Amino acid sequence: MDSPDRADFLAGLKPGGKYEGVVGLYRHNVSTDRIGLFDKEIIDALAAAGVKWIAHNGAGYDQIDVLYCKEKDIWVSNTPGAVDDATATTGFYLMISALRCFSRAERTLRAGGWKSTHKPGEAHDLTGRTLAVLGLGGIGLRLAELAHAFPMRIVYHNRRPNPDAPAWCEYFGADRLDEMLAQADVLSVHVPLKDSTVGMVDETMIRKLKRGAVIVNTARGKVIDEPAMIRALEDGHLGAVGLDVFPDEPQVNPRLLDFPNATLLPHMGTETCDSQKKMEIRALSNLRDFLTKGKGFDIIPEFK
Ligand SMILES: O=CC(=O)O
Repeated sequence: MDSPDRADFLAGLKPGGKYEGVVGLYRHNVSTDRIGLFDKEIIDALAAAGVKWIAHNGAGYDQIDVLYCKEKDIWVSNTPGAVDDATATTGFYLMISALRCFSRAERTLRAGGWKSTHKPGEAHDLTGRTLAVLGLGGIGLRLAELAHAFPMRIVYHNRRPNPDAPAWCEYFGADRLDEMLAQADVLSVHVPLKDSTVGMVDETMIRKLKRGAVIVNTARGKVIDEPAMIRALEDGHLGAVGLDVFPDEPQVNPRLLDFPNATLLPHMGTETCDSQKKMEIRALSNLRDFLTKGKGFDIIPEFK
């Protein structure tokens, strides 16, 4: 955290450098601004310095080449669970705003107007509508619980059924994915970003949603084919979107800013003091357990 740039970080890992003797490290996504991604160059330097554990503070660890870490015998932990409430409520806010057209209404009010841009025919209650969760892990499940209270109908798609899913969450496997999409009023994206999920929500998937459906994304921007999503907003196939994440953060495609039916947030998913505290404690506990017991408990699935 005290390295101003990548060169300083790499120099610090060399023999006699300021990080000599480090065996485990705590990592936060904000370090990317100065040090860059944890790619092969960084991982080679960490391995040469003798680092054995990266305690990543975050649920998503797509900024770390974890398969290369595995090759180099550097373990990686993340902070599952700690982010669930804050990220699920972010998704919930985006879903309500999208369905009720609240973002457009607020922009009109701030511009000195009142209800001139509001079209009641385009605004919908949540009650009775179907929420499709793409990737029912901790965050998706928390969102499902919140939405179920309205009540919304909850359906989900995972590669395999989640054993923690309550009976009121209907599972749709790969063979029934199209069926699920056709029923969804809202598709909320919760899959991690990996090679296999880049562009997963593509033109074909978007077009299988019913006309007027809403997409919410609190996972990672690259999971959605952004040009395909924009085309669907342009021709009205999508009724609205609620986005907390973008493919090239902190850049936001200016085209998205033009849509009155897009609620946009600057990656606020875990931006609460409660969540940040839980995440820090969880990441540091993993590091402590590695140092005292040889292993942290939140080892990422790739290592299991
Ligand atoms: O985006 C936030 C996280 O991955 O924890």
